[in-house]
Amino acid sequence: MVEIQPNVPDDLSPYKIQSLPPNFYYIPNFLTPSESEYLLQKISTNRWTQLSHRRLQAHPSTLTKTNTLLSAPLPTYLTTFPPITERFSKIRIFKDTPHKSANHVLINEYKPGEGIMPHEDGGAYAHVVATISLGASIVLDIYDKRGDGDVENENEKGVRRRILQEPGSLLVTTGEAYTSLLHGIEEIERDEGLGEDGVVNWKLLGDKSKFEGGVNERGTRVSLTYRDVLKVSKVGIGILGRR
Ligand SMILES: O=C(O)CCC(=O)C(=O)O
Ligand SMILES: [Fe+2]
Repeated sequence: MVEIQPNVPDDLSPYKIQSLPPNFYYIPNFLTPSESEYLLQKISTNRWTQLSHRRLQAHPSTLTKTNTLLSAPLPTYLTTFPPITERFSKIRIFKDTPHKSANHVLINEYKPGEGIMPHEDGGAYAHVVATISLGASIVLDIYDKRGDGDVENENEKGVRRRILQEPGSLLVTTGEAYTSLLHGIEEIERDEGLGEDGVVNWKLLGDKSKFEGGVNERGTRVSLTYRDVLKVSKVGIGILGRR
């Protein structure tokens, strides 16, 4: 059997999502199916924090009230096996952030019908987010940020654009895409109307044939969002180390 190779490009420019003005990149098959399986299995053995519409893990830990990360290494399955840090270095996505690499990973799990309200990721992080999707495909909605930023009100959310994320894919959000847009996931059991017109990264998908009839039946989707937290306290290691 031919071993499937991951897709780790030298140059990100062919993966830029063209029909979105600011900077998003979508890379299908960034992880192979067996790497994805392995990661899902490792993640499944950790403790989750149950939220009302999804569940969550924060690695190496949750940020403090002042948005500070207590310095600690990330678990190796999130960095070296599979070699995710090395692949991020190759595509150079964190080259301009303060710590030159990701130091924090949030893992979200969404079952069919679950999602996340439109929001922005805010000031705790450098303006680069690398999102690995696992398990199942899902649509991420992107909205323009409007005047008062009242995202509770549907009408204030502005124009919606849709990014379809396949398992094993990487979505990179940088610069203006990070600062001027909101993102969210609808709490529905099926994404519909998928196609060239409705999905901004349609041309970049790894396997369009999965979305026959423009439909994606949601399954359990896990996302890993890698970020560089700006404020890091070395104290964390000291206290834990002395225990
Ligand atoms: O699951 C996703 O792709 C989005 C997660 C997210 O927006 C967040 O954790 O801030
Ligand atoms: Fe977010």
